[in-house]
Amino acid sequence: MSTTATAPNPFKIALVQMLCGADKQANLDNAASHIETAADNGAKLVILPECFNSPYGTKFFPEYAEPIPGPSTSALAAVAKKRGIYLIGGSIPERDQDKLYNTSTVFDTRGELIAKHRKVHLFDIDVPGKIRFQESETLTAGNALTVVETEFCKIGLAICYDIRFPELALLSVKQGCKFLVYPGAFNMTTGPMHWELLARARAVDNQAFVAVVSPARDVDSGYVAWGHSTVVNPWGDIVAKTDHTPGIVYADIDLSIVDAARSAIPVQFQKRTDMYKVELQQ
Ligand SMILES: NC(=O)CCC(=O)C(=O)O
Repeated sequence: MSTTATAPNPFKIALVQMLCGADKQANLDNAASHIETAADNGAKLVILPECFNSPYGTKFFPEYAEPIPGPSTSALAAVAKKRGIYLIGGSIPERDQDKLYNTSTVFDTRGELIAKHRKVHLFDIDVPGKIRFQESETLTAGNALTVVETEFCKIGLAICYDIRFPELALLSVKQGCKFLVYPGAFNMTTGPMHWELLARARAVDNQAFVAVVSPARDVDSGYVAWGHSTVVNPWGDIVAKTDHTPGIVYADIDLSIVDAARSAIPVQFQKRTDMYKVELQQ
């Protein structure tokens, strides 16, 4: 569906910060119930966190992985259709032949799958004495930029660690995105340092709305998520935010703010492309 001049603006979004535990069916039921609540409260676009149907950990990915379409994404399609909303299904471990990916799916108001993003930058880090995590132990990286056409605007979709790569966001914005969405699961080391900083940085350097959506914190799990799901406007202001507990964060996305920021500080048109360039190699 292409963006039209009569698209509803502003539109309400909901970030579902839910607990993502070991019981896959309980995760699916919990997600559906939060999505229903968000729709009851007027959300037109609902976003789930990274790895919403499984614990986040490389040893869990092979066990929880599913093909797409599969049981988890069918459940998402059904609730999107039932409530007539757009749904960004956080991410799930996806199985495609002999490979596993960290994959986000997007459904439109009819429950049709309209986009799929496979995490492009795998979360491989080692902060001595704090956290070592190597997604590449079990996952394969995706190779595509994901721009989602909705009736509201184009949305640039990426997953968690992808937010650290400004080039990816820049390329989405070059393709017309006004809103950048990152289902993510930062941790207790990098979360306090960089979660909000990166969300605000991507918002300011692209003059776009940014939403970062985390699982709720479970201190008994092997990977403790930071939480703090947040929405930032194109000026870099935080317009909605929560703490680490389960809940839903709502925000109104007013696209005229994107246009105002871009017109007031026109960096998009002031790039020195004679000196430097960021280009998609596909
Ligand atoms: N799930 C992730 O990609 C985590 C990314 C993260 O914590 C970071 O610091 O980056």
